Amino acid sequence: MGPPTIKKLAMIGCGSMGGGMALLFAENGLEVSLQDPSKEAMDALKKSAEKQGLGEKTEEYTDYQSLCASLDSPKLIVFSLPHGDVGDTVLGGLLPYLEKDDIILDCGNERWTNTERRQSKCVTRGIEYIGCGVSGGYQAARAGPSMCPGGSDEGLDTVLPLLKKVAAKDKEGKSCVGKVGTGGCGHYVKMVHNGIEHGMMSAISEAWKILVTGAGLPLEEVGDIFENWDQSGHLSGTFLVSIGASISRTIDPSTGERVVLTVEDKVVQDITGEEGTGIWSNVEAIEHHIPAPTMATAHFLRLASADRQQRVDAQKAFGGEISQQKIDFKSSEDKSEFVESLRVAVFAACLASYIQGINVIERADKENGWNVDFAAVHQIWKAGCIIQSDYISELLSPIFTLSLEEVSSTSTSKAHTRNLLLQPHIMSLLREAYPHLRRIVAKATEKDWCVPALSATLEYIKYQTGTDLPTGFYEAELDFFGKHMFDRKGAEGSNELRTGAEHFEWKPAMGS
Ligand SMILES: NC(=O)C1=CN([C@@H]2O[C@H](COP(=O)(O)OP(=O)(O)OC[C@H]3O[C@@H](n4cnc5c(N)ncnc54)[C@H](OP(=O)(O)O)[C@@H]3O)[C@@H](O)[C@H]2O)C=CC1
Ligand SMILES: O=C(CO)[C@H](O)[C@H](O)COP(=O)(O)O
Repeated sequence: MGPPTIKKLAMIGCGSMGGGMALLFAENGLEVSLQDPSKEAMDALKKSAEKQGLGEKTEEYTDYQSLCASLDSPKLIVFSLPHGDVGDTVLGGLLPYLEKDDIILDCGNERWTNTERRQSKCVTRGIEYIGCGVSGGYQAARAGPSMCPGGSDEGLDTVLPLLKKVAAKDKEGKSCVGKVGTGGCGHYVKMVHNGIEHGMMSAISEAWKILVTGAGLPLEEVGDIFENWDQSGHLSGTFLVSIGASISRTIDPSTGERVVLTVEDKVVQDITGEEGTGIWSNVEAIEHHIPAPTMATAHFLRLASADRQQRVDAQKAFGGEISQQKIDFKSSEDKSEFVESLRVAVFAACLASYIQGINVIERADKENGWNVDFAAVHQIWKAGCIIQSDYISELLSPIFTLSLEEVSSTSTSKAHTRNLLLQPHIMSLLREAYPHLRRIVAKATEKDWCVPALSATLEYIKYQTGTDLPTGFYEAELDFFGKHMFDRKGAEGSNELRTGAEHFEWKPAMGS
């Protein structure tokens, strides 16, 4: 007997994402029971459902007992809730009405450790708890998002036919969903997706600012540049670039203003706690000893940006603003070459964000034993999600879809790894991009433009491929004051990740 067919489900949390997904499920023939304490969210959803002819397929329930009673067995209950305690409270309220084989599909950006804690709680009752990261924003929630589920095989087998039906489709019509692996890895991979997203978004925003304010190009022209970047070459099919073109061009019909020029320069959601994925993905990178400077620097820019008043006060204390100077072009060729370098530099930062994020997933997978299916992740990131990039997806294809044995036969190190830093076809692109990135960072530095993700990527490439780093002197200082040991240059085993074999008595310890 195959997995049961799901004909009804409940959506708990009917805001931007949950509301859109509720309508998507209803449109796909399901009866959807709704619950959300926000009258505003519920009224808006009911109105949209009526307008779209889905009123009959959706019904609001205000208590868990009647909500659960409205479903068939096994019950499928979808969460689209803020992360943290809310999910625990809702799960606690539902548990008395849940039975063996019922499924919770948590589609929020939940922290993977919370997911695994809830999985342990549910498993004792035979209830499946699937952590399913969802990407693409509220438009995709309604039209078909990219979906990243992780959990037990039984639970995944039951929900997958439904998810395949509603998820985003790639150019070949294949659904952007798959069984990612066990435990909390669905939420983990989605969390890292957001870390990558932050690195990419920072680099793209830095480039946008240079074009608009630095070079003083009209927004219409910047929209055209972004559209060109999205159409072919290294940034082709990059969602964040394509929306950058629309954002540059959009005019508010009621005021005639370019909307983007009215937007204050602060990103607050890490600090207000609305979202946690940026914080967690960087913490994970550090805890797993993965250098992820493009992701991390993007995060620090967001953190610094959030408290605008502090920046205003710091500027006063600093003695005034650092005056960013105009970038002038000597000729139209000079301008075209600069814009081309900027395009390649942004690509390098996007690719570096992917490298860093994938390295975090690979390391965490090994440590947690989730058995992440990288081919599924590749498919999930193909369309519908925010980090979607056709060009990068092609580059990842052999690394994600081959077995580790096959990957090792193509990588320089012959190691069984998906570490993109060891893949010649990836690294040769970073090598080609390097002079462009250096040109942009040098120009931005000379003119005082703010390029944290781009410059962090430049340094990343330097230190990840360097074999004569300043850390020789660093290591000497450590040994001088702390007797932390070092390896002698060229000594046997000195390339190994191990505590150094030698100490030099730089200054003997003596009483005063
Ligand atoms: N927005 C986006 O682009 C994306 C968001 N996500 C994730 O999806 C989840 C939902 O996000 P989003 O839709 O944007 O957020 P919203 O705030 O729009 O929706 C969340 C809804 O959950 C409701 N809620 C709070 N507590 C409960 C409860 N106990 N029972 C039922 N409903 C409750 C909220 O009501 P109230 O307002 O009254 O608290 C709100 O209406 C989050 O985890 C988010 O990180 C994932 C991908 C994209
Ligand atoms: O998950 C998402 C996209 O993938 C959501 O849009 C999320 O709200 C983005 O927030 P943050 O930038 O803080 O991760």
